[in-house]
Amino acid sequence: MTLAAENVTVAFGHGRRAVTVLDDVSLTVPAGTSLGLVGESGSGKSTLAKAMVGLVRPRAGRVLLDGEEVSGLRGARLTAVRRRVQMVSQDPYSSLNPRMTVGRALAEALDPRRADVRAHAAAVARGLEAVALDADAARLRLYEVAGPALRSEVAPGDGDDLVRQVGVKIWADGSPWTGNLAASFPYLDTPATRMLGVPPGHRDRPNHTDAELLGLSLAYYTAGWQLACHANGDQAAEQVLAVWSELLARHPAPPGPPRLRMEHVSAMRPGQFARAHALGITCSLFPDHLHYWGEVIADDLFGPAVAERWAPVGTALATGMRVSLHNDSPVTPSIPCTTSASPPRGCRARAAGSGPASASASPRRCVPRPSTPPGSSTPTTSSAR
Ligand SMILES: Nc1ncnc2c1ncn2[C@@H]1O[C@H](COP(=O)(O)OP(=O)(O)OP(=O)(O)O)[C@@H](O)[C@H]1O
Repeated sequence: MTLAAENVTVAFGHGRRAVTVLDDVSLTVPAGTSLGLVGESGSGKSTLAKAMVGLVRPRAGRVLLDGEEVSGLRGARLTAVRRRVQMVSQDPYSSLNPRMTVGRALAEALDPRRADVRAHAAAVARGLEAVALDADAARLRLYEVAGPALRSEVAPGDGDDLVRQVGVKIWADGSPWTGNLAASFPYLDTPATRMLGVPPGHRDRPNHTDAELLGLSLAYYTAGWQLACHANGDQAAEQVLAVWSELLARHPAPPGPPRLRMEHVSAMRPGQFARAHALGITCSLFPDHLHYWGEVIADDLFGPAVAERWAPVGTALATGMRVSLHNDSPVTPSIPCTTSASPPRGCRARAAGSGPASASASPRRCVPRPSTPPGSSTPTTSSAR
């Protein structure tokens, strides 16, 4: 496949305000070759690439694919060309859809119309191996693939009274709904887990090795950021507790507000909450998980014994820890847990034996009503995202 630009001219704007960005540019990229284009910032490199993939229409000149003019094509013929010629933007964060998993992004490259991860599993695994990544990386969402070298332009605390950047979020595991819960207990074998593609008896493992998680945590914690770590399953929680214990041994927490928070902790065990509290780690729970999907957790994914202990706010509070409750708007309504004037809605629904998840209600998860004696912990609300 040979791609060529022939006397391409691109201008933006009209009349006296028109600016010619490319003026009579020609180049050819023969099959199997790479071409480097060097020029100062703003000289038109990206504009030429956009013209060659049909995102910008040249005022003059032609773009040729295997000798056939493709500039000016529309409809099905343009779609056919787009399946053969694509552009990778220089900013990886705008090149990749952050909501896709790594596997889906690669499957989309193989088949842009139908990014079917399972159909392309072998090719996706080969692609990952080619860049020294484990095939398991396919199940991660792109925002979960962070490294210690990732740098932010902003300093901790930058912002204004409305929005301030204070923390960095790390994902130790994923979601129960996608087979990514890193837990000591297995998924059930049900129509739902089969539909998810989760094999019988599946137990997922944390996203990072201990060393990777420590490297990530050290990089941002020592730069002054708060850290929030998503840990849904008890195995993920175990890893975070061990790694952050090491982090705090190396860098004891200075006086002031806590800077380490574990998020979700849906299947965290009582002893783990106690260890978190002893380390000064706070927890943010998502009671609406249970309120909306308690039956799915009990019947479809993990069984009633796990559901009975899911999102154990009461267990967390019993350690003396100050917890926060969050929602995942817009997945659930943006005011999930109301205020200290009444117990969180999800918790109250479970306590009262009402609501869709009432079958798995447990008083142990319930938050004390505001009438509890002074000095006992009350929850605060926050948004985790
Ligand atoms: N849609 C647009 N409307 C008006 N001007 C534009 C548009 N897109 C690009 N330009 C201008 O065209 C010029 C070339 O931009 P382009 O992004 O192609 O440069 P570049 O060589 O890729 O730069 P860099 O190396 O910084 O990425 C710049 O002056 C830019 O401001």
